[in-house]
Amino acid sequence: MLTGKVAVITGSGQGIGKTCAETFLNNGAKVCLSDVVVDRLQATYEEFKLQYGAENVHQIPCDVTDKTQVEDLFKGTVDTFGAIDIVFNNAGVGIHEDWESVIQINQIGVIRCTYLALEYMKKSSKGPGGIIINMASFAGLCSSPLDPIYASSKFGVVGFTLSHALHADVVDSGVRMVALCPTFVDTTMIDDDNMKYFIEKIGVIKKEKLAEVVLEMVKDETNNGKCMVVTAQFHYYKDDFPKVEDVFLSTKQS
Ligand SMILES: NC(=O)C1=CN([C@@H]2O[C@H](COP(=O)(O)OP(=O)(O)OC[C@H]3O[C@@H](n4cnc5c(N)ncnc54)[C@H](O)[C@@H]3O)[C@@H](O)[C@H]2O)C=CC1
Ligand SMILES: CCCCCC(=O)CC\C=C/C=C/C=C/[C@@H](O)[C@@H](O)CCCC(=O)O
Repeated sequence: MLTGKVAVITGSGQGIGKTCAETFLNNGAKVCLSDVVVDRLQATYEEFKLQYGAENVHQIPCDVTDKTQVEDLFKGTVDTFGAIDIVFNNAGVGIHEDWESVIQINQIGVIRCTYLALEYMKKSSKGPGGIIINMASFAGLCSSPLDPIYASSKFGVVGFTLSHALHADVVDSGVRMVALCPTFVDTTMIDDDNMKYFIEKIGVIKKEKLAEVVLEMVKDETNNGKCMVVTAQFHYYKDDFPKVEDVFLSTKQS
């Protein structure tokens, strides 16, 4: 159970973010919903307020590319619920004609939200500690012909999260940093003819199943710096990334 915990989820007006919000609420957390599309956010807020009670759900519109709005999101959540224990940096876009905005939203947005959330969560600032989950994708781990900019933004999220987890600002902060890399999930993001070939080969993850994995990540207190891969059949922490120690210079001659 997540009783007493407070979660913020970016891009939670629909899709994976909305389903994860519902799973957190079902497990006793209080949730601050957030999205750049205000009417979508409002509709989800009204739905959850009826179901879970106004004392458990809050909404703050936020475009993750706007520093002031992100600051207002985290400050507003603390003002409402008293603290932040869980941040799911989920907001993102798929294939998009404006490639620079894909990097701005998917990669820079995640970095910005992580830095600002940490200020409210780290124990040295009297925060409770907790977990920041950064949404990447399986397309952030493999070479994929789907869309090089999308893939690049997601590789960036994996690299940032796994590296930041080891940074001095994080290791003693009480906050875990974890990356999430699902294959295709049943949202409107995958309504694209170019993806059909891959979807037939790889399958599709149900949002509810992915949300259960996210819940498992929140409950695991030993996962700082890990990268969760989720497929239609299984999920696991990927542990075969090269480590810097692998290339430490040895005194032995080869
Ligand atoms: N659906 C899939 O197959 C997969 C999705 N992902 C990632 O999961 C995340 C969620 O995607 P879905 O739920 O599938 O898509 P979705 O399109 O249903 O939901 C994304 C949400 O993010 C919001 N958003 C977009 N730009 C934003 C911004 N600048 N600021 C705040 N919110 C913004 C949208 O309004 C939307 O409500 C994305 O980061 C996506 O890249 C990762 C792997 C697979
Ligand atoms: C571009 C927008 C995509 C949005 C949704 C995702 O993030 C889903 C990405 C998931 C998986 C991508 C996998 C790509 C794999 C291919 O490069 C290839 O490795 C698969 C080969 C399959 C085969 O031929 O057997």
